[in-house]
Amino acid sequence: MLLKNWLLTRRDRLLGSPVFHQSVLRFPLFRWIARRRARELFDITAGFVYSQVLAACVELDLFERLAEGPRTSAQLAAACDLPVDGLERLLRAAAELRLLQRWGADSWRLGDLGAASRGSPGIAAMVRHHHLLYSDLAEPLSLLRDRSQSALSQYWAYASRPGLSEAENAQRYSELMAQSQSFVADDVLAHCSLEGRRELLDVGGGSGVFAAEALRRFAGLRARVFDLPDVAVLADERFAQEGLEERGSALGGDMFLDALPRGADVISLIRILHDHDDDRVMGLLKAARRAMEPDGLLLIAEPLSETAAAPGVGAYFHLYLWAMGSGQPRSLARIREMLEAAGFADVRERGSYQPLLVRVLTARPAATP
Ligand SMILES: C[S@@+](CC[C@H](N)C(=O)[O-])C[C@H]1O[C@@H](n2cnc3c(N)ncnc32)[C@H](O)[C@@H]1O
Repeated sequence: MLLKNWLLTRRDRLLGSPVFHQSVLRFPLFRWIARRRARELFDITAGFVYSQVLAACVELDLFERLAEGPRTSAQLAAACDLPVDGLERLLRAAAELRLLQRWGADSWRLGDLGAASRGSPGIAAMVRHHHLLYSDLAEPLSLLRDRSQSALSQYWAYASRPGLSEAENAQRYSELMAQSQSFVADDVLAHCSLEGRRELLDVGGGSGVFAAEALRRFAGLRARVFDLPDVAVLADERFAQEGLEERGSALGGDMFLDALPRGADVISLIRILHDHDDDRVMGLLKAARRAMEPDGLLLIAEPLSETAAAPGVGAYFHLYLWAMGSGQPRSLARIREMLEAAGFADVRERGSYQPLLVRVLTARPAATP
């Protein structure tokens, strides 16, 4: 530790020295490293601007407008009700970020990132939702001092105060989650097969996208969604619409106050734990352990912090969840520690296709809880 501290202190002094920076640029290898580091620092500095370029493109529906083919600046300006010179500034910025691409002298088409964003409708929904986070982050120190009035916490208030939940709020926010839930469901089930399992209990399962996908893939499975009453209604509606009501049902309740129903041999917590503080998470894990059959499997999927699989994701969720008013992203080591304290063993990281969205973890009940 002492040696490491000495080395890191030397490194920090060198990196902080303008003379050092000037001299390394003379050597090709060091120049490459220095340029890469400068680039990374620039991206962090400019990140807020990049986000707003994307937000403006989404607000103007530019990716949808260009999906049919190239359009001129004047056509786009008329369609977006913006002056040509103002819109052109956005188009050029978006082209620098590969969201758009210049086409000929005066036309524009989708860039590869703009085209890819159309394949993930959850992105546009999250970008629209982000204006709340950005307004909170306009004054980061104020937010860190006092988050009680943050725009995001007002938005999510109903989720932490189930007594105040409104059907309209439930629907609005469940739609937002459902946008990305099908990608998550696919990823989770590709990394953790439920073959041979009897019954899934999806705690905080929202409008039932994950449970419905599991039912479609595993014909012998039954599934129950446990969520706030207004949300559980939406899951029941989905099962009925998709002809899955024979095997799928939903139960309204409060996962922090009510006992979880017994009988399932898989209990899933998909994007749940990181929304809540440690005491609630410990209570929920213990409740899952009590409800779990001896041959059961606990399935967790959520974004992890401190993971080489997705550097930077933890930074995003630390700030987002702080502004939201509860929760934090956790490292694999921390989740393992909490699972073991709640009576689980054999904690495994199963990976995922999209570590930016989730990592898939499983655990089994310990022999003696
Ligand atoms: C972040 S969303 C995750 C939804 C879904 N699992 C997914 O991955 O899209 C959190 C879910 O937990 C539910 N929830 C929040 N507080 C709850 C509570 N006290 N009891 C039951 N469900 C709750 C919300 O209604 C919501 O569906």
